[in-house]
Amino acid sequence: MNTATAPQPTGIRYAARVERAVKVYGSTANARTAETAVTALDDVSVGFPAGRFTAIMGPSGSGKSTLMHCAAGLDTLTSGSAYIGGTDLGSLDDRRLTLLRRDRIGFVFQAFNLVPTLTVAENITLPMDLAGRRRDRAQQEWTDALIDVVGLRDRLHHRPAELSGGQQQRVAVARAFAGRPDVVFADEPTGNLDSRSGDEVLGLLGRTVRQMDRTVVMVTHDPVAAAHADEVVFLADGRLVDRMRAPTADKVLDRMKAFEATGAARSGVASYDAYGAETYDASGSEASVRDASVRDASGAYGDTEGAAS
Ligand SMILES: Nc1ncnc2c1ncn2[C@@H]1O[C@H](COP(=O)(O)OP(=O)(O)OP(=O)(O)O)[C@@H](O)[C@H]1O
Repeated sequence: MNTATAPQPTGIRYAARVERAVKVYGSTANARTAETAVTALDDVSVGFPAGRFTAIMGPSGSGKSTLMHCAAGLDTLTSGSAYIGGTDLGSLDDRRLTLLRRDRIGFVFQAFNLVPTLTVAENITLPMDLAGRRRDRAQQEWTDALIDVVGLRDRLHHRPAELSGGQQQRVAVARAFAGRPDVVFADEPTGNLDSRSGDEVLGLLGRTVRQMDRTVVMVTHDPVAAAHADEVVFLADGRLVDRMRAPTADKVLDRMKAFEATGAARSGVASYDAYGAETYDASGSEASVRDASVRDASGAYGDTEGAAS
């Protein structure tokens, strides 16, 4: 397969990353259309480390969904590059991109998107069945372990309509992880759930990352949801403006309020190297100083590795 690959930029292994990503909706080709063109991503470089749970946060319209869609190959960048592992998505034709999404990426959306006529077990294995993937012993053991992690063992023969919303989303989570993808992208996965069910699903995403060594990238506008992640990256006005390790809901909320109060793009909150791996904080804010202090020169995470889990 003739696909461009790129070396990973630092000591960190990234499951997904974008480099100098620009996304403009509408055309800037002439003055009339340029007036309505929207720059949704404005030179964003960010990596999502393998084996971690990263949340993307930011005010409404800040570019969260656009970033996720471009990083996951659901949409294309106007300029810049998006990688899954070492594969440059821009080098793939439509067919290869479809195969990559099928084989290496899992998705969880706000709507559960389960097939109502299939059982829980059939819904979980549906993508692999459609792909004609062989169910060898390793695959069966994986699916089996996954069913226990998501707590659906006693519901395997039920149909979606017989499950609560939270249980249905747990099926969707299991389905997303079933093919052992490089990365699972989740877009507001708790948007349709009450807070208790939402909490369960978020706990489950975190457990799957930590117990099964998976990678999750989640878009959310909810600080409580973001607090389940190992790290939060913040967007404002289409730019990466901050990142926070070991987040708590209060700290995330404070950061969001600070953006709203000052206008993140004008605040000089942070500047980044190509992947946001090193942060410099002109205001000396706690999280960024901490972030900088826990990375060595290569950008690898230092001694707070365990603190995030
Ligand atoms: N298909 C589109 N055509 C034109 N503009 C778009 C399109 N999709 C998004 N936008 C614009 O791009 C910007 C970023 O949108 P995006 O949906 O990525 O933000 P978001 O942070 O996910 O917002 P929200 O939290 O409200 O879902 C917004 O100004 C939005 O209006």
